Amino acid sequence: MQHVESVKCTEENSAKQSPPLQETQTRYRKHFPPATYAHHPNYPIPIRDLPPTISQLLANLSRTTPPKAITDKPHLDLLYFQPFLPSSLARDLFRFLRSELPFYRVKYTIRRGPAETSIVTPRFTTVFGVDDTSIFIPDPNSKIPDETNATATSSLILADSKTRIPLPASDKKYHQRPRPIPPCLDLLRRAVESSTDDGTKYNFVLVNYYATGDDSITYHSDDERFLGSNPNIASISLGGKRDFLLKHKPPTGSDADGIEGMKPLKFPLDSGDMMVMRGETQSNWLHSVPKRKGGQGVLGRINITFRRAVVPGGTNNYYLYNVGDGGIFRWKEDEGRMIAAEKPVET
Ligand SMILES: O=C(O)CCC(=O)C(=O)O
Ligand SMILES: [Fe+2]
Repeated sequence: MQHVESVKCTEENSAKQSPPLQETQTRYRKHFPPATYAHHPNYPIPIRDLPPTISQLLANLSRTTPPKAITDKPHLDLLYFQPFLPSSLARDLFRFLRSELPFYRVKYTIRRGPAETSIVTPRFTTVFGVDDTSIFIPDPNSKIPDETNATATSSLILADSKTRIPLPASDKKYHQRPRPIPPCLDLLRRAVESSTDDGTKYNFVLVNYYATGDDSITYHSDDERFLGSNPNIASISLGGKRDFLLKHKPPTGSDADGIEGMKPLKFPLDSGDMMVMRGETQSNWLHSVPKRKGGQGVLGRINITFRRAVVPGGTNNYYLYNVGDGGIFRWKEDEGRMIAAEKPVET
Protein backbone atom coordinates (compact mmCIF):
# COMPACT_ATOMS: atom_id res chain seq x y z
CA MET A 1 0.00 0.00 0.00
CA GLN A 2 1.21 3.48 -0.69
CA HIS A 3 1.70 5.80 2.21
CA VAL A 4 0.47 9.27 1.34
CA GLU A 5 1.52 12.39 3.21
CA SER A 6 -1.60 14.45 2.83
CA VAL A 7 -1.45 18.21 2.46
CA LYS A 8 -2.75 19.50 5.76
CA CYS A 9 -5.55 21.99 5.84
CA THR A 10 -6.06 23.87 9.11
CA GLU A 11 -9.60 24.10 10.60
CA GLU A 12 -9.48 27.83 10.19
CA ASN A 13 -8.67 27.45 6.50
CA SER A 14 -11.33 24.91 5.74
CA ALA A 15 -14.04 26.92 7.51
CA LYS A 16 -13.31 29.90 5.29
CA GLN A 17 -12.75 27.83 2.18
CA SER A 18 -13.99 29.62 -0.89
CA PRO A 19 -13.94 28.51 -4.54
CA PRO A 20 -10.81 30.56 -5.35
CA LEU A 21 -8.95 28.90 -2.47
CA GLN A 22 -10.08 25.47 -3.64
CA GLU A 23 -8.84 26.31 -7.10
CA THR A 24 -5.47 27.39 -5.71
CA GLN A 25 -5.21 24.14 -3.77
CA THR A 26 -6.02 22.07 -6.85
CA ARG A 27 -3.36 23.91 -8.80
CA TYR A 28 -0.89 23.53 -5.90
CA ARG A 29 -1.54 19.78 -5.70
CA LYS A 30 -0.98 19.42 -9.43
CA HIS A 31 2.45 21.06 -9.17
CA PHE A 32 3.36 19.66 -5.74
CA PRO A 33 1.38 16.44 -5.37
CA PRO A 34 1.63 14.75 -1.96
CA ALA A 35 4.71 12.53 -1.63
CA THR A 36 4.15 8.81 -2.17
CA TYR A 37 6.40 6.07 -0.85
CA ALA A 38 7.40 2.57 -1.93
CA HIS A 39 7.03 0.07 0.89
CA HIS A 40 8.56 -3.37 1.14
CA PRO A 41 9.05 -5.68 4.12
CA ASN A 42 12.79 -5.86 3.32
CA TYR A 43 13.26 -2.07 3.25
CA PRO A 44 14.36 -0.55 6.57
CA ILE A 45 12.21 2.54 5.78
CA PRO A 46 9.63 3.39 3.12
CA ILE A 47 11.43 4.87 0.10
CA ARG A 48 9.96 7.94 -1.46
CA ASP A 49 8.95 7.97 -5.12
CA LEU A 50 10.43 10.66 -7.33
CA PRO A 51 8.37 13.83 -7.55
CA PRO A 52 6.92 14.31 -11.06
CA THR A 53 9.28 17.25 -11.64
CA ILE A 54 12.17 14.74 -11.63
CA SER A 55 10.49 11.59 -12.98
CA GLN A 56 9.08 13.33 -16.05
CA LEU A 57 12.49 14.68 -17.01
CA LEU A 58 14.08 11.27 -16.49
CA ALA A 59 11.44 9.48 -18.54
CA ASN A 60 11.94 11.91 -21.44
CA LEU A 61 15.71 12.33 -21.49
CA SER A 62 16.92 13.60 -24.80
CA ARG A 63 20.53 13.22 -25.78
CA THR A 64 22.30 16.42 -26.74
CA THR A 65 25.96 15.38 -26.47
CA PRO A 66 26.77 11.93 -27.88
CA PRO A 67 28.85 9.68 -25.59
CA LYS A 68 32.54 9.28 -26.29
CA ALA A 69 34.02 5.78 -26.72
CA ILE A 70 37.47 5.54 -25.10
CA THR A 71 39.26 2.53 -26.50
CA ASP A 72 42.71 3.90 -27.27
CA LYS A 73 44.56 1.95 -24.54
CA PRO A 74 45.13 -1.82 -24.34
CA HIS A 75 42.02 -3.71 -23.10
CA LEU A 76 40.22 -0.48 -22.25
CA ASP A 77 36.61 0.00 -23.31
CA LEU A 78 34.84 3.00 -21.80
CA LEU A 79 31.77 4.91 -22.88
CA TYR A 80 31.81 8.40 -21.38
CA PHE A 81 28.61 10.44 -21.24
CA GLN A 82 29.64 13.97 -20.43
CA PRO A 83 26.98 14.55 -19.28
CA PHE A 84 24.29 11.88 -19.11
CA LEU A 85 21.88 14.07 -17.10
CA PRO A 86 21.50 17.85 -17.46
CA SER A 87 22.96 19.70 -14.46
CA SER A 88 19.68 20.88 -12.88
CA LEU A 89 18.22 17.34 -13.05
CA ALA A 90 21.47 15.90 -11.63
CA ARG A 91 21.35 18.44 -8.76
CA ASP A 92 17.70 17.63 -7.91
CA LEU A 93 18.33 13.90 -8.11
CA PHE A 94 21.41 14.22 -5.88
CA ARG A 95 19.44 16.10 -3.20
CA PHE A 96 16.51 13.69 -3.48
CA LEU A 97 18.57 10.49 -3.19
CA ARG A 98 20.75 11.82 -0.38
CA SER A 99 17.63 12.73 1.61
CA GLU A 100 15.53 9.68 0.88
CA LEU A 101 17.77 6.58 0.73
CA PRO A 102 18.83 4.60 3.78
CA PHE A 103 22.65 4.44 3.91
CA TYR A 104 25.12 2.23 5.79
CA ARG A 105 28.70 2.57 7.00
CA VAL A 106 29.71 -1.06 6.71
CA LYS A 107 32.26 -2.64 9.06
CA TYR A 108 33.90 -5.96 8.31
CA THR A 109 37.04 -7.90 9.14
CA ILE A 110 39.60 -9.34 6.78
CA ARG A 111 41.86 -12.22 7.67
CA ARG A 112 45.42 -12.51 6.39
CA GLY A 113 46.95 -15.62 7.89
CA PRO A 114 46.61 -15.35 11.65
CA ALA A 115 46.00 -11.56 11.58
CA GLU A 116 42.52 -10.05 11.55
CA THR A 117 42.02 -6.44 10.50
CA SER A 118 38.83 -4.44 11.09
CA ILE A 119 37.78 -2.24 8.19
CA VAL A 120 35.24 0.56 8.16
CA THR A 121 34.20 1.26 4.57
CA PRO A 122 35.35 4.85 3.90
CA ARG A 123 32.01 5.98 2.38
CA PHE A 124 28.29 5.41 2.87
CA THR A 125 26.71 2.64 0.82
CA THR A 126 23.37 1.04 0.04
CA VAL A 127 22.20 -1.60 -2.44
CA PHE A 128 19.07 -2.98 -4.10
CA GLY A 129 18.44 -5.88 -6.45
CA VAL A 130 18.75 -9.61 -6.85
CA ASP A 131 20.79 -11.82 -9.20
CA ASP A 132 19.48 -13.52 -12.31
CA THR A 133 18.43 -16.76 -10.60
CA SER A 134 15.59 -14.96 -8.78
CA ILE A 135 12.95 -12.45 -9.69
CA PHE A 136 10.56 -10.22 -7.76
CA ILE A 137 6.93 -10.94 -8.72
CA PRO A 138 3.65 -9.63 -7.30
CA ASP A 139 2.48 -11.99 -4.54
CA PRO A 140 -0.47 -13.89 -6.04
CA ASN A 141 -1.98 -14.15 -2.54
CA SER A 142 -1.58 -10.49 -1.71
CA LYS A 143 -4.70 -8.71 -0.46
CA ILE A 144 -3.24 -5.35 -1.42
CA PRO A 145 -5.37 -3.91 -4.21
CA ASP A 146 -2.56 -2.03 -5.94
CA GLU A 147 -1.75 -4.23 -8.94
CA THR A 148 -2.60 -1.40 -11.30
CA ASN A 149 -0.06 0.88 -9.67
CA ALA A 150 3.23 0.63 -11.57
CA THR A 151 5.20 1.73 -8.53
CA ALA A 152 3.71 -0.86 -6.17
CA THR A 153 6.58 -2.66 -4.47
CA SER A 154 4.85 -3.69 -1.25
CA SER A 155 3.48 -6.97 -2.54
CA LEU A 156 6.61 -8.10 -4.39
CA ILE A 157 7.96 -11.49 -3.35
CA LEU A 158 11.01 -13.43 -4.49
CA ALA A 159 10.51 -16.31 -6.91
CA ASP A 160 12.73 -18.62 -8.92
CA SER A 161 13.32 -16.76 -12.19
CA LYS A 162 12.86 -19.88 -14.35
CA THR A 163 9.82 -21.49 -12.73
CA ARG A 164 8.37 -18.35 -11.10
CA ILE A 165 7.67 -20.50 -8.04
CA PRO A 166 7.97 -18.35 -4.87
CA LEU A 167 11.04 -19.05 -2.72
CA PRO A 168 9.87 -20.55 0.58
CA ALA A 169 10.59 -18.44 3.70
CA SER A 170 12.95 -21.21 4.87
CA ASP A 171 15.09 -20.95 1.71
CA LYS A 172 18.78 -20.54 2.56
CA LYS A 173 19.95 -19.23 -0.82
CA TYR A 174 20.43 -15.68 0.50
CA HIS A 175 22.11 -14.62 3.74
CA GLN A 176 20.20 -11.31 3.78
CA ARG A 177 16.78 -10.65 2.36
CA PRO A 178 17.18 -8.99 -1.06
CA ARG A 179 15.44 -5.66 -1.66
CA PRO A 180 13.62 -4.82 -4.89
CA ILE A 181 15.02 -1.81 -6.77
CA PRO A 182 12.78 1.06 -5.60
CA PRO A 183 10.88 3.01 -8.28
CA CYS A 184 13.10 6.10 -7.84
CA LEU A 185 16.19 4.13 -8.92
CA ASP A 186 14.38 1.86 -11.34
CA LEU A 187 13.46 4.81 -13.52
CA LEU A 188 17.14 5.72 -13.69
CA ARG A 189 17.99 2.08 -14.55
CA ARG A 190 15.59 2.23 -17.47
CA ALA A 191 17.05 5.54 -18.68
CA VAL A 192 20.55 4.01 -18.52
CA GLU A 193 19.53 0.85 -20.37
CA SER A 194 17.90 2.77 -23.17
CA SER A 195 20.79 5.23 -23.60
CA THR A 196 23.54 2.64 -23.66
CA ASP A 197 21.58 0.56 -26.12
CA ASP A 198 23.86 -2.48 -25.78
CA GLY A 199 21.15 -4.85 -24.60
CA THR A 200 22.47 -5.10 -21.01
CA LYS A 201 19.68 -5.58 -18.47
CA TYR A 202 20.89 -4.54 -15.04
CA ASN A 203 19.55 -6.26 -11.90
CA PHE A 204 21.59 -4.45 -9.21
CA VAL A 205 21.97 -0.84 -8.12
CA LEU A 206 24.84 0.00 -5.75
CA VAL A 207 24.93 3.53 -4.34
CA ASN A 208 27.98 5.18 -2.75
CA TYR A 209 27.84 8.49 -0.89
CA TYR A 210 31.20 10.20 -0.43
CA ALA A 211 30.30 12.66 2.31
CA THR A 212 33.58 14.59 2.24
CA GLY A 213 36.91 14.55 0.45
CA ASP A 214 38.09 12.02 3.07
CA ASP A 215 35.69 9.39 1.72
CA SER A 216 37.10 7.29 -1.08
CA ILE A 217 37.35 3.93 -2.82
CA THR A 218 40.78 2.36 -3.30
CA TYR A 219 42.04 0.81 -6.53
CA HIS A 220 40.04 -2.32 -7.33
CA SER A 221 38.33 -4.03 -10.25
CA ASP A 222 34.76 -5.29 -10.34
CA ASP A 223 35.56 -8.51 -12.13
CA GLU A 224 34.02 -10.88 -9.62
CA ARG A 225 33.00 -14.20 -11.10
CA PHE A 226 29.39 -13.62 -10.04
CA LEU A 227 29.10 -10.89 -12.71
CA GLY A 228 30.00 -13.31 -15.51
CA SER A 229 32.79 -12.58 -18.01
CA ASN A 230 33.40 -9.06 -19.35
CA PRO A 231 30.59 -7.39 -17.39
CA ASN A 232 29.28 -3.95 -18.33
CA ILE A 233 28.99 -1.57 -15.39
CA ALA A 234 27.29 1.80 -15.78
CA SER A 235 28.37 4.41 -13.23
CA ILE A 236 26.61 7.75 -12.68
CA SER A 237 28.05 10.69 -10.70
CA LEU A 238 25.92 13.27 -8.88
CA GLY A 239 26.99 16.18 -6.67
CA GLY A 240 30.58 17.33 -6.10
CA LYS A 241 33.16 16.69 -8.79
CA ARG A 242 35.68 13.93 -7.93
CA ASP A 243 38.55 12.35 -9.82
CA PHE A 244 38.06 8.84 -11.17
CA LEU A 245 41.40 7.11 -11.83
CA LEU A 246 42.10 4.06 -13.94
CA LYS A 247 45.37 2.14 -14.20
CA HIS A 248 46.27 -1.06 -16.01
CA LYS A 249 46.80 -4.17 -13.86
CA PRO A 250 50.43 -5.33 -13.81
CA PRO A 251 51.03 -6.78 -17.27
CA THR A 252 51.96 -10.40 -17.78
CA GLY A 253 54.74 -11.60 -20.13
CA SER A 254 54.71 -10.21 -23.66
CA ASP A 255 51.96 -7.70 -22.83
CA ALA A 256 54.36 -5.56 -20.81
CA ASP A 257 55.37 -3.32 -23.75
CA GLY A 258 53.50 -0.06 -23.68
CA ILE A 259 51.74 -0.85 -20.41
CA GLU A 260 54.57 -0.57 -17.91
CA GLY A 261 55.21 3.06 -17.12
CA MET A 262 51.78 4.12 -18.41
CA LYS A 263 50.40 6.95 -16.26
CA PRO A 264 46.97 6.42 -14.62
CA LEU A 265 44.10 7.93 -16.59
CA LYS A 266 42.20 10.66 -14.75
CA PHE A 267 38.58 11.64 -15.38
CA PRO A 268 37.24 14.50 -13.24
CA LEU A 269 33.68 13.16 -13.05
CA ASP A 270 31.15 15.95 -12.71
CA SER A 271 27.53 15.91 -11.55
CA GLY A 272 25.40 14.19 -14.20
CA ASP A 273 28.30 12.36 -15.93
CA MET A 274 28.09 8.63 -16.66
CA MET A 275 31.02 6.31 -17.30
CA VAL A 276 30.20 2.85 -18.67
CA MET A 277 32.99 0.32 -18.19
CA ARG A 278 32.68 -2.43 -20.76
CA GLY A 279 34.26 -5.55 -22.23
CA GLU A 280 37.73 -6.44 -20.96
CA THR A 281 38.08 -3.29 -18.81
CA GLN A 282 37.36 -4.97 -15.47
CA SER A 283 39.70 -7.91 -16.04
CA ASN A 284 42.61 -5.66 -17.07
CA TRP A 285 42.20 -2.31 -15.31
CA LEU A 286 41.82 -1.06 -11.75
CA HIS A 287 39.79 2.03 -10.84
CA SER A 288 39.58 4.28 -7.79
CA VAL A 289 38.23 7.56 -6.38
CA PRO A 290 41.07 8.83 -4.16
CA LYS A 291 40.66 11.08 -1.15
CA ARG A 292 40.64 14.71 -2.11
CA LYS A 293 41.70 17.81 -0.20
CA GLY A 294 39.72 20.96 -1.01
CA GLY A 295 37.88 21.21 -4.29
CA GLN A 296 34.29 19.97 -4.43
CA GLY A 297 34.87 17.05 -2.03
CA VAL A 298 33.04 18.96 0.72
CA LEU A 299 29.85 19.11 -1.38
CA GLY A 300 29.37 15.34 -1.10
CA ARG A 301 29.10 13.03 -4.08
CA ILE A 302 26.73 10.20 -4.95
CA ASN A 303 27.85 7.44 -7.26
CA ILE A 304 25.32 4.97 -8.62
CA THR A 305 26.50 1.80 -10.37
CA PHE A 306 24.22 -0.54 -12.30
CA ARG A 307 25.39 -4.13 -12.62
CA ARG A 308 24.11 -7.56 -13.55
CA ALA A 309 24.84 -10.39 -11.12
CA VAL A 310 24.27 -13.85 -12.56
CA VAL A 311 24.47 -16.12 -9.49
CA PRO A 312 23.36 -15.93 -5.80
CA GLY A 313 26.99 -15.34 -4.71
CA GLY A 314 26.65 -11.84 -6.19
CA THR A 315 23.57 -11.07 -4.13
CA ASN A 316 25.23 -12.34 -0.95
CA ASN A 317 28.42 -10.36 -1.60
CA TYR A 318 26.65 -7.10 -2.45
CA TYR A 319 24.41 -7.11 0.64
CA LEU A 320 27.31 -8.14 2.89
CA TYR A 321 29.54 -5.25 1.77
CA ASN A 322 26.97 -2.52 1.08
CA VAL A 323 24.35 -3.13 3.81
CA GLY A 324 26.14 -5.29 6.41
CA ASP A 325 24.58 -5.75 9.82
CA GLY A 326 24.66 -2.24 11.30
CA GLY A 327 21.97 0.43 11.52
CA ILE A 328 21.00 2.93 8.88
CA PHE A 329 22.17 6.50 8.39
CA ARG A 330 19.86 9.26 7.14
CA TRP A 331 20.74 12.67 5.75
CA LYS A 332 19.87 15.45 8.19
CA GLU A 333 19.37 18.63 6.19
CA ASP A 334 19.59 21.10 9.10
CA GLU A 335 22.89 19.62 10.30
CA GLY A 336 24.18 19.01 6.77
CA ARG A 337 25.42 15.48 7.56
CA MET A 338 24.48 11.83 7.83
CA ILE A 339 23.15 10.80 11.23
CA ALA A 340 22.77 7.27 12.58
CA ALA A 341 19.03 6.69 12.72
CA GLU A 342 17.71 5.38 16.00
CA LYS A 343 16.60 1.79 15.93
CA PRO A 344 12.81 1.46 16.17
CA VAL A 345 11.76 0.42 19.69
CA GLU A 346 10.78 -3.23 19.66
CA THR A 347 7.47 -3.93 21.36
O1 LIG B 1 32.43 6.29 -7.13
C1 LIG B 1 32.83 5.85 -8.21
O2 LIG B 1 32.86 6.54 -9.22
C2 LIG B 1 33.31 4.42 -8.32
C3 LIG B 1 32.63 3.44 -7.43
C4 LIG B 1 33.13 2.06 -7.63
O3 LIG B 1 34.10 1.83 -8.28
C5 LIG B 1 32.42 0.92 -7.05
O4 LIG B 1 31.44 1.11 -6.30
O5 LIG B 1 32.81 -0.22 -7.32
FE1 LIG C 1 34.25 -0.26 -8.80
